[in-house]
Amino acid sequence: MPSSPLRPIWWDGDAVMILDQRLLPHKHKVLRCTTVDDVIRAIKTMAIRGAPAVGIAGAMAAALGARTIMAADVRTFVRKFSRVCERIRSARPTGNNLSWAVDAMFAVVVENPGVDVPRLQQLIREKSQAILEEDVRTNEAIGRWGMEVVPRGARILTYCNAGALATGDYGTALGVIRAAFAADPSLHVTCCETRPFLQGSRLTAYELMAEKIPCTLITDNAAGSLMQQKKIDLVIVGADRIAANGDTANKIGTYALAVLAQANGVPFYVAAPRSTIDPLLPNGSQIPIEERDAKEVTHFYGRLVAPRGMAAVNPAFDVTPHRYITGIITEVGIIRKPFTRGIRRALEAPPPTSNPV
Ligand SMILES: CSC[C@@H](O)[C@@H](O)C(=O)COP(=O)(O)O
Repeated sequence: MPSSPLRPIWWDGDAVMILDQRLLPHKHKVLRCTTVDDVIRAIKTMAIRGAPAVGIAGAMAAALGARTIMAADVRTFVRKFSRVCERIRSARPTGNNLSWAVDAMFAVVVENPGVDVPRLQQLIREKSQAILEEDVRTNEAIGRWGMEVVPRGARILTYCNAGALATGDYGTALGVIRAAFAADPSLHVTCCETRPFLQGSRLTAYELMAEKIPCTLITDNAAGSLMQQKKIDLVIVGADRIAANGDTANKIGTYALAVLAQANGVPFYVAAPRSTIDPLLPNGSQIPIEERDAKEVTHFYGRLVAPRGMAAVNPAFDVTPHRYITGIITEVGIIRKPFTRGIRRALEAPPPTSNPV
């Protein structure tokens, strides 16, 4: 399994190690988390971010919590573990992967009746590592499938950060770009800075430069003009939650990009693992949208830039209606329209082998 210097999270003994993404690219600091609350804080403050990485962090937090539960019997352990899981689930609301991972962690106790508490704690810990490793294999499969939508010499636009840092490693949208670049070094990536948290200029630009992938940074406002000038061949973004009809929540600003892409005849792809799909939501209208601190808008690196007392709203995500999406690149293939049927089939498909056919 690849292990890039930019992997965001790993176990070190009984501690969860988290690369603090708030400080990147200029400072590498690793947080040593030994309690559930340490990890929840890292998720809420976006020391770790990106839907799949948040899911992995949630799984590891569950394992940390399980280890410290004091319980005389399995029943008590399960009751306490359930409470730990619910606390972790609510750390960030929009990404589906966190709920998916917490469910997978709780399933360990459901699927192992008659097993004593120490063994359950061990199985829970092993499950968290398995979720991390599976995520990397999943992203590599997304990369292999995604290569087929990237023409030779493509000029790709991406948004926010859907790279190694946003996942266990390798990335989803950036996984496709990594795979395509390995086959065709002539491609070029434009990344948008992604106001207000700057995941594009701080993280995506950093990952692309580390991989020596030709890239250029633009302000978010410049994307439409580049498309209008025929300087972009396709857009690839990640996702936080995909409804059963293909409506996709992703970083605020994604919707605007998708509309611009359609207006300019540019294909618009979403790259995401199946754990991002929420089949219980018929469409995107009920996807919970995280509202973050207004200070992220009024301040820049802690310095007030708007007039003092200025009101601001800061929705962290938006929902792109499925009609603007050309295809959804998953680990089991590319889902095309009609998405409802394709998504159902993808969810039923067996996990990928290492060489998709
Ligand atoms: C593979 S990451 C997919 C998404 O989580 C990503 O595009 C995104 O919107 C991240 O938002 P963030 O607020 O940085 O967690």
